[in-house]
Amino acid sequence: MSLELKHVTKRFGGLRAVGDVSFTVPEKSIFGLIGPNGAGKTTVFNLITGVYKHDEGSIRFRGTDLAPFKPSQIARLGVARTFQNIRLFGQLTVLENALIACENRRKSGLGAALLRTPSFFRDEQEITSKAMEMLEVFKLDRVADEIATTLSYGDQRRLEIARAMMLEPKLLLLDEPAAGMNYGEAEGLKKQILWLRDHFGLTVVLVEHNMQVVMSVCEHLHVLDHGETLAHGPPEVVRKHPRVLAAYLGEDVVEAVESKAAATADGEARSS
Ligand SMILES: Nc1ncnc2c1ncn2[C@@H]1O[C@H](COP(=O)(O)OP(=O)(O)OP(=O)(O)O)[C@@H](O)[C@H]1O
Repeated sequence: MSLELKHVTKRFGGLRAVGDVSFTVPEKSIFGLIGPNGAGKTTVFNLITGVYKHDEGSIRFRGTDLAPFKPSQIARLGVARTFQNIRLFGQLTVLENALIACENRRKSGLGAALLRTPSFFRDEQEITSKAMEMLEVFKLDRVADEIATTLSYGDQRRLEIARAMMLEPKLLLLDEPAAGMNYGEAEGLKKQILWLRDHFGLTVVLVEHNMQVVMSVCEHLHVLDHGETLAHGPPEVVRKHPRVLAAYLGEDVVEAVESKAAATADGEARSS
């Protein structure tokens, strides 16, 4: 199992932002964490990555309890993430943004950098070619020398994923990667997520409001509402779950749809 949350609770003062949430994410799967605004999805990401500490329960990554670790240590264990609000270095180029992600992975030290030794240049070459390879995956290699903030919103989101991938994670947490993307961009993103999983044997947890993306790439879904678990299971089951429909569409809409469906069925039964 890649990730395991057991009875996780997080309170902010009187608000129970995450309440008794348990789920497991199998290795090399694509797992969707969904729910309406304020459901607690980003808080779960912040708990997994150590930004917040949970009040109750446990979070394990590949069997290791993450509670004692700081965010940087959790990243080094193999958990990378992107953020809901894009966090690129606005004054740096696309390539520099990708490179900066793995600055602490250089084998040669500061001395080598200052003296410009052969080992520094070897390192530099290796990391740059890895960054270019990752930019190619996201079709960003052609804009490698452009300032990151001049890219379209969709490209900036893809650059964030490329940057997270530079850490060579085992588990990738994507927070609303399709936000602001048009239909074509979201279709492209679906293929890229699947490719990353297959090519790198990656496990992906996706927080996403775009149901076109969620329903077609995720193998398992966990639905939160007001911090509580609402439903869990494969997309084809979860999408029909009455409590999920109610949370997304509102009780009134679901009741109206159900009574219309019942009336139609009744009418059909009478006429036959
Ligand atoms: N640092 C914090 N301090 C206080 N309350 C917080 C904090 N972070 C989140 N919350 C509250 O916790 C609840 C869950 O927020 P969270 O951002 O996890 O929801 P979400 O499901 O990611 O929502 P969205 O889809 O809108 O991003 C919300 O009521 C939010 O206001």
